[in-house]
Formats: sequence, C-alpha cells, structure tokens
Amino acid sequence: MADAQGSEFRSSVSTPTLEVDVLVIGWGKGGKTFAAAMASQGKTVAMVEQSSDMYGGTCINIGCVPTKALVHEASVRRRGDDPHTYFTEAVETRDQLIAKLNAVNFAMLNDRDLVTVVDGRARFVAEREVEVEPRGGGSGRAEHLRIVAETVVINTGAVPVMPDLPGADGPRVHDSTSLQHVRPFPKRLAIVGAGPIGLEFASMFQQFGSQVTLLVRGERILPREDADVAGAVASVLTESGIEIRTNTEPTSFEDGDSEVVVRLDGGSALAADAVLLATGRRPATDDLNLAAAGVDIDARGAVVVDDQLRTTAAGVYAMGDVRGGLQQTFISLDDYRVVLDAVSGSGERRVSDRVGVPSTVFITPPFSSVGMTEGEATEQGHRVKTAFAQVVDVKAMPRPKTLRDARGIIKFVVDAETDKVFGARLFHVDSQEVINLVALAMRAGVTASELRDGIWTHPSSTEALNEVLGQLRE
Ligand SMILES: Cc1cc2nc3c(=O)[nH]c(=O)nc-3n(C[C@H](O)[C@H](O)[C@H](O)COP(=O)(O)OP(=O)(O)OC[C@H]3O[C@@H](n4cnc5c(N)ncnc54)[C@H](O)[C@@H]3O)c2cc1C
Ligand SMILES: NC(=O)c1ccc[n+]([C@@H]2O[C@H](COP(=O)([O-])OP(=O)(O)OC[C@H]3O[C@@H](n4cnc5c(N)ncnc54)[C@H](O)[C@@H]3O)[C@@H](O)[C@H]2O)c1
Repeated sequence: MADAQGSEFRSSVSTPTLEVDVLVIGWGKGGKTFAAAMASQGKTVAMVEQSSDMYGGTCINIGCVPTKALVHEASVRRRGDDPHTYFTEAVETRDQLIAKLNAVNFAMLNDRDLVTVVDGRARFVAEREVEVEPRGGGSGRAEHLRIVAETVVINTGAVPVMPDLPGADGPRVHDSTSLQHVRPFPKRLAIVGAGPIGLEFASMFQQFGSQVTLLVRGERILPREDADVAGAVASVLTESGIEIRTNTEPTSFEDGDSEVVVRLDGGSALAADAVLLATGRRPATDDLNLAAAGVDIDARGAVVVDDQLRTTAAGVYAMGDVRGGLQQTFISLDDYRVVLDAVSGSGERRVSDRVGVPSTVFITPPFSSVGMTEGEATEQGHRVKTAFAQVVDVKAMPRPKTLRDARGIIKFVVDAETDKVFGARLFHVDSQEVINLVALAMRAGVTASELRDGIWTHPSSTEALNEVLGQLRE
C-alpha cells in the first residue's frame, strides 16, 4: 500500500515498516539538502529527527544562527542598558528568529510529496534498516516504525563533551545550548575552553555586561596560530575587559546558595554566577547501534568514511560533524555535494578536492582565517613573504573607522617564488566576508599582486588588500 507521500508501507502485527529510497538520520545541513535533492529527483525520502526543536539542525536552532543573533545584539548594547533586561530582550529576539527558521525548515521538507518527516530517534537494527523510537510534540509522523532504505545518510551531528568532574552537572554549569537561555543573567561568567565556542561566548557575554574569566588549558589562546596573530586577538579580548587565565583547568565545581565555586588545578579557586563548559563536541554516534549496520567508527566515535563519504557499509554515507573532521556548517553542506555526486552524478567530487577552506570565529571584531600560518609554511620549507598590519594604521581602509571599531590586525603569508597566497588572518570588522574573497583567490590561483591591484568598492574592508599587500616583505 502506498501512503499519501508515495512511500511503501508494510504493516506487521508488531511494528509498521516504511520502505523508502533514501533515509536520512538527523536534520543536519548536509542531510536536509540531500533529502530535498533526492525528492526533486523523484525518490521517496524519510527524514528522521529526534527533536522538533531541532528541525533544521544544530546550526539553525542552537549553533551558528542563534549565537550570531546574540553576538549582534550584544555588540549594539549601549553602556547604560541594564544587562539583565537587555539580555532578556535579546534572547526573546533570538527566540522569535529561531522559531521562524525552525518552521521554515520543517516546511521545506514536509511540504514535499515524496518526503516523510518522522519524529523520533533512529537506531539501526540491520543493514540499511532502523527502528524509530517515536517522540511526541512535533509536527511529523510520530509512531513506532521500522524504516528500510536503499540509501542511508547518517547526519546526526555532534554533542558537547562535558568533562567528568565533580559538580559538572550542577545547575549553574552550562553547555553552549543552555547558556543561551541562562537565568538570571550572570554578572560573573567563567568559561572553560578557548575554542570557537569559548571565545565567541566570552566576547558576547562581556558585551552583554558580564565579568568574563576565560580558563585556558594551554599557554595561550589560538595555539595553532602564529604568536603575533594570537597575541593580537588576546590583547583585544583583554583590553575589552575579559580576564584570560592560561595554563589552568578546573578540578571541580561547587554549587552554593548564590554562586558556583570553580576549583582550579594548582589550588586556586574562582567564584562565578554561571560556568560555560566549552570543551569541544564529539560525534553523536553513541545510540545509533552502528554495529548492527556494519558501520565502523574510530576511537573518537566518528563514523569512518572514505574520500567520497562512503561508510564501511554499502549504501550508507555519513555527512557533517558525525564523520569527524572540521565541525562547520559549510563543511556539512559540501559533504552533501560529495555524496550527491557519488550517488547520482559523475562520482568525481571528493573531500580531498577542498582547497582554501575559510573559517571565522565571531568575536568582536571577527577573526577569520584561511590557509597556512607563517609557521606552517616555513615548517614545510617554503620561502615566504609576509605582511602584518594594524587595522588602525591601514589608511586605505576607512570602513572600520566609520564603524567606530578600528581594532585588529591583518596578516598575509605569500609564496615568495610564485606570489600565490599561502594563507591570511583577518581580524577586523567585515572579515567574515573578506576572507571568502581571499579563499576564492587561493582556489583560483590569483596572485597577491593581482589582489593588491584589484578594484574594490569604497569604503569597504576589502580595500585593505590594496595597501597591506603592497607591504609584503621576505
Ligand atoms: C554554539 C555553536 C555555534 C556554532 N557556530 C558556528 C558558526 O558560526 N559557523 C559554522 O560554520 N559552524 C558553527 N557551529 C558548528 C555547526 O553548527 C555544526 O558544524 C553543524 O551544524 C553540523 O551540522 P551537521 O550536518 O553535522 O548536523 P547537525 O546540524 O548537528 O544535525 C544533526 C541532527 O541529528 C539529530 N539526531 C542526532 N541523533 C539522532 C538520532 N539517533 N535519530 C534522529 N535524529 C538524531 C539531532 O537532533 C540534530 O538535529 C557552531 C556550533 C555550535 C554548537
Ligand atoms: N564560528 C564557528 O565556525 C564556530 C563557532 C562555534 C563552534 N564551532 C565548532 O564547534 C566545535 C566545538 O567548539 P568548541 O569551542 O567547544 O571546541 P574546540 O574543540 O574547538 O575547543 C575546546 C577547547 O577546550 C579545551 N578543553 C577541553 N577540555 C578541557 C578541560 N577539561 N579543561 C580546560 N580546557 C579544556 C581544549 O583544549 C580546547 O581549546 C568546533 O569544532 C567548532 O568548529 C564553530
């Protein structure tokens, strides 16, 4: 019997079975795009998502978009605004935006005749066969179901790594999701970990009015960056009022009547109103019973894939955070392109084709990077030319001054022999946009001289290229 969505149902006394061409487990960026593409090709598709709060995935609901909405609200707060009231209103603005995006994402798949949205948690019971434990409260199909498919995509994302320390499960200790709705607003916030989440929340909460202490395990933040670049970022954060404590990590969290005390190795302690554990995210594979599907995972729990994102089981692919590698939305999206090509294209696109992958950490101003650092390029034996400029000194770049934020630096690392760009670090307003231009130049083999002599709009942050790339020295 075919249901309204065109998928075949086999009813047994025990559990009804849905047979589809394509099963996507988890509403991540890559998976949802793949589901829509497959339906456009006339395939029947089942999308299983464990929470209606997550239609659209991490990025839309708890990751990139809501945090960047909060980053923006924090950056336009005036000094006189009461932090508690201002934060409460900012969270309401965030919530309204996210509710809309969640609904749009649900409709984007659910409105398609060939797609069945299933509300529940999927668990493999055999090769390309899952059982779904239903979850109520959503708008999709919520019933105990088996789903059998020809092609399966695992797109279950990642979950926070919470250190196994006494008190880490206390009421004032948060992950990046719960801190977005923290009540009351924390006057003092301690953040453990200085990856993208730790840095972004430190910058954001400092601007909302918290006294932020950033606890860094190593000797400095951004340990993989050149020392001049990492030092410039640390200086701006420190000058904005964030306390950065290096070479330290917590040993326990003691919850009291009105505060939490963070005990640190070395014997010192820190009192705070809230703690953020920003200690990394690991692939969400624990409950998938992947062994039943013949899908291998590595020591970190990531699904093992080849260069075209095939798992160790025929017909089963993995995309995004769950397969290890860079945890970024645009990587999940590019994973979709690789799998689409493997399933229904020329089959030539590969993960290893990627060149010049940019990224931005959304502190204020944003810190954007692409390609190699100076240290990496010289370690590889290249002769390099570099340029390093303070944004405030770049005369051909009035844009940051018009926005009243001329903080930051620009660094370029260029091949002294070919004039091609090895890498760039842009730490200034608009850098999240300019870095994409530099990445494209790297991919297309555009030289540093061509970027230097480019015609760019005025006043824009891109204009910095005219001046800074004129300062390259060996
Ligand atoms: C606070 C924060 C800020 C971030 N900011 C940025 C940023 O600015 N830019 C950027 O590029 N990246 C950012 N990231 C990273 C980015 O959000 C992720 O890399 C990206 O969303 C991963 O997408 P994905 O396709 O792997 O899956 P996800 O979007 O994580 O989706 C996985 C889905 O699977 C569901 N699921 C899990 N298990 C099951 C199961 N068994 N059955 C059914 N459903 C299941 C989950 O509920 C979830 O909806 C941020 C992350 C966080 C946490
Ligand atoms: N703008 C963006 O692109 C963006 C923003 C947010 C998150 N993300 C993605 O989300 C993922 C998770 O971010 P994250 O910042 O949580 O992870 P991360 O792995 O980048 O950083 C975690 C940090 O916590 C430290 N740490 C771990 N355990 C610790 C402990 N017990 N004590 C002290 N320090 C400890 C680590 O040394 C590390 O510096 C990242 O991979 C990132 O790509 C991206």
